Amino acid sequence: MAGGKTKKEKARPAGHTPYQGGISFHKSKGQHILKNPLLVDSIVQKSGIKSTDVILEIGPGTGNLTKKLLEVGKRVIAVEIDARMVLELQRRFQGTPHSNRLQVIQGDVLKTELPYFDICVANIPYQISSPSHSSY
Ligand SMILES: C[S@@+](CC[C@H](N)C(=O)[O-])C[C@H]1O[C@@H](n2cnc3c(N)ncnc32)[C@H](O)[C@@H]1O
Repeated sequence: MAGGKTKKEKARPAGHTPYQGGISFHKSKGQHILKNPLLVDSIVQKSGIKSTDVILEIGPGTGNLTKKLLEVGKRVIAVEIDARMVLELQRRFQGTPHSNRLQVIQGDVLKTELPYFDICVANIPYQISSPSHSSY
């Protein structure tokens, strides 16, 4: 079935392939990436971010929301606990026009000294509690 969609594939606007970076996600640890670009747009729109805002993003994952935040805000500080995601984020944005406005911090947001920010955005269903017992 050349070029056809399988039953499991969902329709997506052209040019909007979610970035997964070949990483396997620990769903038991709340790692679900935003795949729907309309949902990403809606979150960003409802958050009321201004072009002058420094944004703190908690748990950027592979950066699907980060990309949009960089488009609308002044700077993004992304705090991510999983080293694999941090590496993927750095790979993804390195050499892009956004790279000098993105600061990636690896660590547990609850234990990290945070720089100044204007607004905080997070897509973390339940894993925000300090996962000292987990294998991050
Ligand atoms: C639901 S995923 C969201 C990924 C991305 N924001 C998106 O919407 O596609 C949650 C992310 O938060 C990270 N995370 C979980 N607990 C955290 C913590 N305490 N501090 C920082 N990051 C955390 C996970 O590793 C994961 O990448």
